[in-house]
Amino acid sequence: MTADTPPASDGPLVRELSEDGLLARILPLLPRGEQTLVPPGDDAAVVAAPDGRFVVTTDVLVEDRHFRRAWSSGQDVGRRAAVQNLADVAAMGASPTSLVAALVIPGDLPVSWVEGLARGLAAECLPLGVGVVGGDLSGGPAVVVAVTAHGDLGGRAPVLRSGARAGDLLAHAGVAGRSAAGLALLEAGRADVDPELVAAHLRPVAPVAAGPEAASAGASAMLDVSDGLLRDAGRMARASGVRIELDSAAFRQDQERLRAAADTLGAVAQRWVLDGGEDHGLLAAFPPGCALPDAFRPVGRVRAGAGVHVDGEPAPAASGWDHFAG
Ligand SMILES: Nc1ncnc2c1ncn2[C@@H]1O[C@H](COP(=O)(O)OP(=O)(O)OP(=O)(O)O)[C@@H](O)[C@H]1O
Ligand SMILES: Cc1ncc(C[n+]2csc(CCOP(=O)(O)O)c2C)c(N)n1
Ligand SMILES: [Mg+2]
Ligand SMILES: [Mg+2]
Ligand SMILES: [Mg+2]
Repeated sequence: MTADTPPASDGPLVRELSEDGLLARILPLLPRGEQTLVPPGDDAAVVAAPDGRFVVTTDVLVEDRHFRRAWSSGQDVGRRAAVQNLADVAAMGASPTSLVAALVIPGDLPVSWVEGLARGLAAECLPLGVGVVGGDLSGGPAVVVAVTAHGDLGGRAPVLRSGARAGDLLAHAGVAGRSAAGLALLEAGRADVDPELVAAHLRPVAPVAAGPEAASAGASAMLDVSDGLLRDAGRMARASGVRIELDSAAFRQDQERLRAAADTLGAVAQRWVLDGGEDHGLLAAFPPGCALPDAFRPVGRVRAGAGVHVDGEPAPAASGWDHFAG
């Protein structure tokens, strides 16, 4: 795949530059952002918060846990680090305004890989007017990318996980199962079978604009799907004190898209859809009478009770990703 560790002749290694030298390579690659009042270079950045509140969230990517350098280029990792944070801001119903990115990098990493990472952050942020306004640099034994993102609610109330109510419609925006399928292909050494699914794993596309649209449409609850549809739906059910009923037929097209990869690997496409994480789609509840924004399609219902049911049957409790539980 896209192993982009270039030969040494492609440029210096990180250990051959000073911190200031590395920053001088990265900072010009980063977008300033429309809300930025004081850009990187001081002790902290200053970002406008037009309605006096802001949303803040953080997520980390760890080499060999979230990505492999053999599979992901620096640019891929930068894009994923941005997207997983932008999706968390969107899941509150907010529009992202700025990121800061803290990097742990081994000294034998080519500088060009770090420049790729900065370009990846920029590729996701620039189109949204989001600035990358600071960060931190440290050496260490493996690459770690910790991004913190800020967002603006535009005067609307935040959309929490706890607001779903019996009678609400459940809807999803974005794709389901593609990242897990792409990862399985990479792990099996069969990226050739479906490069588009592999790309969906390496560079997930989150429906960031759909978050504020859902808030404007009156969504009662929302989260982004990072650890698997069932696991994350379970979080919404628990926080809201409701039962979530998913209709598997609503995901038939997502499942069909994975069929060839599943057949090749002897895997079950529906498990990728229900348990796979890292697609960063948005799962939201809408009270009766709300007009669904275009990005969303109905996938189930909110009922009185507890837990998650799929097609009327209770879903297994321990599906999806957990960093510590087996
Ligand atoms: N070390 C921590 N200190 C304080 N709060 C934390 C810490 N780790 C996580 N949290 C909080 O716990 C909640 C759940 O965290 P989590 O990382 O699972 O977020 P998520 O959006 O549900 O999932 P993901 O990280 O998979 O995108 C978030 O509100 C997060 O801010
Ligand atoms: C090399 C490699 N192995 C496994 C995975 C799968 N994976 C890792 S973390 C995670 C959940 C989201 O993480 P978080 O909760 O930290 O946001 C998933 C599905 C991967 N991406 N790369
Ligand atoms: Mg997190
Ligand atoms: Mg999230
Ligand atoms: Mg998680």
